[in-house]
Amino acid sequence: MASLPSASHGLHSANEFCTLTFDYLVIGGGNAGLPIAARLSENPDVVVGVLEAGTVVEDPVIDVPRNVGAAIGRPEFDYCLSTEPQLTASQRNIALARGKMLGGSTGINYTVWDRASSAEYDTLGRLLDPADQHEWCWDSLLPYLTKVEDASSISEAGDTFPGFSRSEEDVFRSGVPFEKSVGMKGAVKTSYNSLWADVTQPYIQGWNTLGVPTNANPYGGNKSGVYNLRRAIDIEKGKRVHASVAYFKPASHRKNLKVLLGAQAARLIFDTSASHEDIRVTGVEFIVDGKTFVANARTEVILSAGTVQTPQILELSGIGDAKFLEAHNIECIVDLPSVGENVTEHVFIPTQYLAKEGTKTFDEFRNNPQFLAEQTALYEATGRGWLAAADANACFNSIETVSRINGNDTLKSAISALKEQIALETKNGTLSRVHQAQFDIQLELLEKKQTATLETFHMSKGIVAVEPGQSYLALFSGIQHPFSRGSIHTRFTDPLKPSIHDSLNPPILDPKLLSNNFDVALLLAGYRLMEKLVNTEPMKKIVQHQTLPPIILSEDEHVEAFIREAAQPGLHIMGSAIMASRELGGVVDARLKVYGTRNLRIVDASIIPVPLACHVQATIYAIAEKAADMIIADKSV
Ligand SMILES: Cc1cc2nc3c(=O)[nH]c(=O)nc-3n(C[C@H](O)[C@H](O)[C@H](O)COP(=O)(O)OP(=O)(O)OC[C@H]3O[C@@H](n4cnc5c(N)ncnc54)[C@H](O)[C@@H]3O)c2cc1C
Repeated sequence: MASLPSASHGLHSANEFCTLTFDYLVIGGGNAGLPIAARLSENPDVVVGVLEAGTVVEDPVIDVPRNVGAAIGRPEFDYCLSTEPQLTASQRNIALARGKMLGGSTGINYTVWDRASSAEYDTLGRLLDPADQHEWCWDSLLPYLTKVEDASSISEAGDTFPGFSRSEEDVFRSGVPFEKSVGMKGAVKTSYNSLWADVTQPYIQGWNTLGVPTNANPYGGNKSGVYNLRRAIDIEKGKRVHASVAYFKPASHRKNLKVLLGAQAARLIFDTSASHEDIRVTGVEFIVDGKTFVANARTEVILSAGTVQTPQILELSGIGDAKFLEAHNIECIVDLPSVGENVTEHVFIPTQYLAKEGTKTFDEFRNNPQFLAEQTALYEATGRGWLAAADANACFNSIETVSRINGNDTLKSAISALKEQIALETKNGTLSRVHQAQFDIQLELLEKKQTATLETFHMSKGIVAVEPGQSYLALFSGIQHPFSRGSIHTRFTDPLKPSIHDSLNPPILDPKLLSNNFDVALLLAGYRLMEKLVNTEPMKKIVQHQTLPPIILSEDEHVEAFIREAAQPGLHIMGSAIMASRELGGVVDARLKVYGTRNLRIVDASIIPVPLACHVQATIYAIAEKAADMIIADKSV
């Protein structure tokens, strides 16, 4: 059950919080906010405050690895957001989970611990002015990607597949060597599974059969291939490691770190009297139990409320598109037309198969009460067993590999059509400069042999319409560099009368999933790729027949209809306040400062300028660690 530690552990009442003047005030105690607060408060001479809308959660639903996914849709853990009707996804209002707790979405995510490829990190700075681009690249981020993690539970470099052996020729190693690419002393304990469902081995061997090699170190800069991924699990305790466990708990005794829970940050307060052309933030207005309070910040405010809520706070504060703000009677403090725009989301298409009799999957928990009882007892006694395990195999493929396996050129034709569409829209003036620049980068990545752009992972359990006593497996294929662009903007109770209580409304979430036809073409190729995988000899040994979609779809137009009906967000939503030059439409600069402000930074997934092919939590932790160093360095200048 949810519980609150005592005030002596860094947690405070609203009244007490407001008597303090903070050097740094962080909004949002999630994936980015907590690492920043923890790093800044290492200096006992500064006072750091965190405003977090959620609470501290200690609950088996969150902590037990087997329960990943179980918190989704439960309002005590999840904001339970929903998109606007997605016009190009069968008009559906699609659920979009976001963690509401100290730890943010790291508390409810699937714990997969992953990185993008070096070529992608090298594009992070590309939308900035040339002089600033070096700040954000693989070389500058790798020290932080390794700093955040503790992979010391891995027994040896090659031991990524406990429980079965593979032939050496199926394995490749490239990029930065293992020992230089993996961190052993960071805050987030990560580990490999020690138990595997019967799906893992055929899945990996199936890919090998299709000519996709096993990648022995996907963390070294080249993530193509099939592999096991680490997860943010403390293998000694058998528990999830989220941002609160990794960063807040070890720092909670510090007298200079104050966290206020249940506090909904509503808007920023500015010093409008100063003559400096860039505006200064002096505090944050927030709501607790319906009452309004103000917290004061002396040096900086760091906005880490996540991709969904960060643009809402900016807009309610008067930072955003002047026309949008004017239309809602909000005084425009800084005109930044891109606030809430450029939103991207990975999109996955699921399939499901009945497993052959005797295939052991996680459905055993559903089908076998004795197994459940034994495993529960084992877990309670030791933190080990099947409750401490979950799937973590993924395969990332480039366009070239997908085309080779599918044995056709449909993706090459789709790329040509995409290029023509971009050229036409550029000529007509209907494509913004920032989208042109983003698309240039994405096209470059698509055509790079080593850059994976389609992820296919499995779940060793049924996901829909499961029959008692039966075991299933599911496959998901997902686009990693979507060309669709959406938006997130504030929803007003009365559109002409803004109120700080509008911060309690979920924003208007319109990621415009599948609005670009190329995304659909790639998902279609992903669907065909899953068909090829299930038809390999290793997979045929465990697959009885397909149950989702319920019939074999041989016509592409039927697959496309299924995609629009069944595609799901990857829950890696990014980019609502991108890092780019102001001229191009950026919201933050290379030091993550909001343009037009002197002391407001954004540090969370909203700043990511071009979608990355990865599960994003590790990258966000790394961005936060890097941002903390920047904040400290800028203070001492
Ligand atoms: C169900 C799910 C599964 C996922 N699986 C994986 C996975 O396996 N691996 C992986 O790498 N990534 C995964 N992700 C993605 C990843 O966890 C998130 O993208 C990432 O944690 C970043 O989220 P965020 O930037 O939205 O910030 P968050 O971590 O969500 O932090 C935002 C924080 O701000 C708080 N907040 C928001 N608004 C306010 C406000 N107005 N005032 C005060 N506080 C506020 C929130 O309560 C939250 O604590 C998953 C995400 C979800 C939701």
